[in-house]
Amino acid sequence: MIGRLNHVAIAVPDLAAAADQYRNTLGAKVGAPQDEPDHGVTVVFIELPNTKIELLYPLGENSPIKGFLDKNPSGGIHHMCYEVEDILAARDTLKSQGARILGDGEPKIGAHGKPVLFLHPKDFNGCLIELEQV
Ligand SMILES: C[C@@H](C(=O)O)C(=O)SCCNC(=O)CCNC(=O)[C@H](O)C(C)(C)COP(=O)(O)OP(=O)(O)OC[C@H]1O[C@@H](n2cnc3c(N)ncnc32)[C@H](O)[C@@H]1OP(=O)(O)O
Ligand SMILES: [Co+2]
Repeated sequence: MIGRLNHVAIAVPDLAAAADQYRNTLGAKVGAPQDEPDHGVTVVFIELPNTKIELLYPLGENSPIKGFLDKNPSGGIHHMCYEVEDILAARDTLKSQGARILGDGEPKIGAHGKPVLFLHPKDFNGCLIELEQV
């Protein structure tokens, strides 16, 4: 069901510093900060030859990454995003196998303008999974 690794997301305490570090220290191709109010985050995408890194910083009062950053004040790997061809079929299969879909269970439009869903980290070895329809 899952295909390519679309991105690995890292929650960071200082978005500008993290973007500078990837640009200047690691020599990566770093994009501009992008506010995602529907997701409660500001993101910066880093293009690698084989995948992307998504730097995440909280946006607004009820950011879903606030608790994670409180527990990990110097930042940490927050989620993996896997591509799927049919997100509703993937959701229904996962639900029938007992996996918890986060939020209201309906896909939202993600940072790439495509539908995304999140799966509870406690159901997947402590790893929060994002699915993106490509
Ligand atoms: C723009 C878009 C895109 O790429 O297109 C994005 O990525 S938006 C990226 C941001 N959006 C999302 O993450 C949406 C989905 N996420 C959520 O709904 C939430 O973050 C939850 C995963 C439910 C966690 O929420 P919150 O931290 O408030 O809940 P909580 O404190 O009750 O946590 C429940 C347990 O999960 C753990 N936990 C929390 N976040 C975790 C993470 N990222 N990875 C692994 N474990 C995690 C906590 O430590 C806790 O474990 P213990 O009980 O053992 O201490
Ligand atoms: Co993501």
